[in-house]
Amino acid sequence: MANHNSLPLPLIDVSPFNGREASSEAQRAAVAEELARACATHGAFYLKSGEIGKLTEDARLKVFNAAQEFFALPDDVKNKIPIRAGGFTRGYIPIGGESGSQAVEVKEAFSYGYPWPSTRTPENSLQGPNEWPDASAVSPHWQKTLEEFYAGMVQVAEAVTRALSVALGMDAEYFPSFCKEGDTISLMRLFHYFPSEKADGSGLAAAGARIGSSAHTDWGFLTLVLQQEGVTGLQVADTNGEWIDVPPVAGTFIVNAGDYLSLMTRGRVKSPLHRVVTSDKERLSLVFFYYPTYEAKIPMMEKDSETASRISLFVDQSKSTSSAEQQTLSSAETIGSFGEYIANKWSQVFRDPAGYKA
Ligand SMILES: O=C(O)CCC(=O)C(=O)O
Ligand SMILES: [Fe+2]
Repeated sequence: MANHNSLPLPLIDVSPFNGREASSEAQRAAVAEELARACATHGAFYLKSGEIGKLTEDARLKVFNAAQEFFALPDDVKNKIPIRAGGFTRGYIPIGGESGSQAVEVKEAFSYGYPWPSTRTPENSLQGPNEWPDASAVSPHWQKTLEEFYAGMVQVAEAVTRALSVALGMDAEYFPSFCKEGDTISLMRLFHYFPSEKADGSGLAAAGARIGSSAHTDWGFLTLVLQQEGVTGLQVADTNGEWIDVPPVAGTFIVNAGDYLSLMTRGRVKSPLHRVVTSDKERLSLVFFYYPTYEAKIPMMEKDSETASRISLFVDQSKSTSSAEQQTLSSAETIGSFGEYIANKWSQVFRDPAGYKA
């Protein structure tokens, strides 16, 4: 077995929580214990998911190729499907089109989600049809590859929510019961970070103000990141506030918790501060934001004096620092449904119309 002692984050295999696999109580309990520790310390971990969602190495490679194919399309094809302002984010985001801060993030992205039929009326502001590029511009199975990837990632995320429920002392179906229709509002985002060299020529920002993704915490529930092999860029703030590289490891995802999960668990799960730095290599990443059902109101967990002090959400996203600011729990008590909370967050994203060439 490979020695993973040198990994910056723990490696957790959630396959015992795949509904179809026979696994013992003892196996599940051991996984839950590791997960509870990872949630409390880093709020992030490497995830091994085995056969869940049929996300084999071959399937992953196909998705990276599909992402590469999309980003290589001419600008006019990509700019035909610009992401719209507001909470519903589907389509293309050019360089400078979106930022978590005033810094220019040297990346482009494509965002899609659940295959919502155009004939069905959305039930909330986060549901609706995807915006795909012209079918004639991409290879025949391009869209299907991405749709299968989405469905597979939903299954992996479901296994994580089962494991997480047990890790927090609940029944395995506790979190899944709040996530039944979460797949209809979850988001997949394909990112293409430009190498520093290209960024230098962009004239978009001074060198010091450029970053792949500004320091931030994710707002939602669970984020699963698949990084392109051989390219490091993602960094997580360690418990002492130092940035640590989280390099890609074959056959794994990075999972990090979001603010909502941290709030609802009163900090038993940490929402880690992270960022993406650019290098001389270009980088692709596939980032899945898994959300609970729009209407879900997950009750806040009981107070636990030991863990309550650990809550640390990064409030001011415009400061590129690794020190998190405290968010008071009283603000969390007023959170309505998950959907209202997250739609409000998305609607505040800084979108620079000048980033759009269309
Ligand atoms: O590209 C990555 O590795 C992570 C991006 C990220 O943190 C985000 O989009 O929230
Ligand atoms: Fe993030």
